[in-house]
Amino acid sequence: MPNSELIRRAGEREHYYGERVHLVDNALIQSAIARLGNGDSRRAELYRLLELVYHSLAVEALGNELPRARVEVSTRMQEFHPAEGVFRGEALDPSHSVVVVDVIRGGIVPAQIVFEMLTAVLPDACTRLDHLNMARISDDQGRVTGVDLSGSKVGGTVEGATLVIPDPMGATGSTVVRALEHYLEHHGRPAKVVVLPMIATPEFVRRVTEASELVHVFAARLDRGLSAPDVLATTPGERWSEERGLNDHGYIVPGAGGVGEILNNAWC
Ligand SMILES: O=P(O)(O)OC[C@H]1O[C@H](OP(=O)(O)OP(=O)(O)O)[C@H](O)[C@@H]1O
Ligand SMILES: O=c1cc[nH]c(=O)[nH]1
Repeated sequence: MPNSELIRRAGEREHYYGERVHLVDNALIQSAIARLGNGDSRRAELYRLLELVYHSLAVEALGNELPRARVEVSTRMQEFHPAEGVFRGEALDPSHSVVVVDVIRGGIVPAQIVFEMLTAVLPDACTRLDHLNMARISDDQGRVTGVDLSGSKVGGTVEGATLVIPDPMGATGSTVVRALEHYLEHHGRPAKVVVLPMIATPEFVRRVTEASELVHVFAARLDRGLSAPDVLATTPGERWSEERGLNDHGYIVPGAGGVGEILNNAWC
């Protein structure tokens, strides 16, 4: 039996992973991720595809998860209609702080895209970009054993803010969980944490949602390609403990390969 209700939302895939998980269901985004993961694409094309994916994911996730406020903003028409030429409606709360986390290195491009989007619509004082110098540590067999964070640059507290983590590959979840622990231990308690993987495994979804009730996940694609055929045929999360998206080296299958390595052409 699934351990949660069936979650059904417009524009999202149905699943049993719980209320704080969103699986974006959009054919254009799926085409972009499929191209991005295909070995024939040139690197210049990958950047454009990543931009496309993260613009869409951020619009969906942040438009839903960031606090709203009633705003009144003058338009050019106010000159002719002093009372009516003003936009009055709901928009993002311009007083709420949002901190975007750049998880070096796979997360560099996604974080910059999301940060620029937020700075376009929110006051400068409310947005910040932190850089977490994170690298997974592997053992002699190439198995992931931990994450190193030395040399990170965090610009202050995240108390009461929304923390946004646009790391593209949600594999084991070690990176995001370690990032979250780092903030909670040293930089305050955010109001909410919005995690934006381009591709996430069921193992990742479990690890990050269990790490904290503050976490909300918006994944552009769910990969569980190493699951048995009868498990693959079920709705995501229905047989969660039997779903497999990770190989023995902590890589996502089908996945997209080592995205950090490919984007930087640095094989380390
Ligand atoms: O969910 P996890 O298992 O923690 O893994 C995913 C991490 O790997 C990728 O990064 P990148 O290739 O830049 O870094 P790496 O050297 O740590 O693999 C990705 O962007 C994540 O940060
Ligand atoms: O499959 C994976 C796992 C970690 N990092 C990646 O880029 N890909």
